[in-house]
Amino acid sequence: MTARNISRFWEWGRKIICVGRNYADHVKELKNALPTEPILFLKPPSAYVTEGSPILVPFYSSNLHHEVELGVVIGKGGTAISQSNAMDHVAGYALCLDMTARDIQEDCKSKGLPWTLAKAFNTSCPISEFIPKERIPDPGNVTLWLKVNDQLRQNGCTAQMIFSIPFLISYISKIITLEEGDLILTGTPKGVSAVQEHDELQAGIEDVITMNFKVNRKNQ
Ligand SMILES: O=C([O-])CC(=O)C(=O)O
Ligand SMILES: [Mg+2]
Repeated sequence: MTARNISRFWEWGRKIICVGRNYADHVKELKNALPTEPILFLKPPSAYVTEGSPILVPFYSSNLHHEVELGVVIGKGGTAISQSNAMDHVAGYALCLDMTARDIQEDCKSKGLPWTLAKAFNTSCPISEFIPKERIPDPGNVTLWLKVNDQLRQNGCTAQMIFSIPFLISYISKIITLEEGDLILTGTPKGVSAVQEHDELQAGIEDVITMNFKVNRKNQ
């Protein structure tokens, strides 16, 4: 058997751990309270979709939102990783979308129910190709952007994160052991908005990477 290649980490069936409300401007636009600790939720590996395949609107939602996020790919697993060692556990990055059925999420929030239907459906995690660590020397200070049909909707810098990447790796690994191939979505800046069938999404990280996805409505 040949060694697995981290550049296809999404095929490994590992965890996708998402951080919510990590940018104050996005917390404000959705009228949420600023968190005092990271807010975590999960997506299953079946949520992954790569370029060339469409994002599918879940049949039960009529308000699917894009959230552009920096994804951190774990290269070396660990439990209770210290903040000072955290970056040694990173293999690289991926540009990610945390696709969110906002109508369902609002309903779940009002009923005190978990966000699974809003966040974890098939194709809820579009990702770019793997970005080796060296290509983003300072992940705490890069600009992420997203356009819908050529219109700029999101443009935010990771320097605005409330909880830094080393803090998140340390915090998460005390609760959930991190493994090689896991992905951490670090939260979205402001500008989230609805997408429709046939929309074309383009997103990028400065001059490092861009990615393109089409939206299709899922058949019932
Ligand atoms: O659904 C939300 O607004 C929480 C979230 O994922 C984020 O802030 O990135
Ligand atoms: Mg998000």
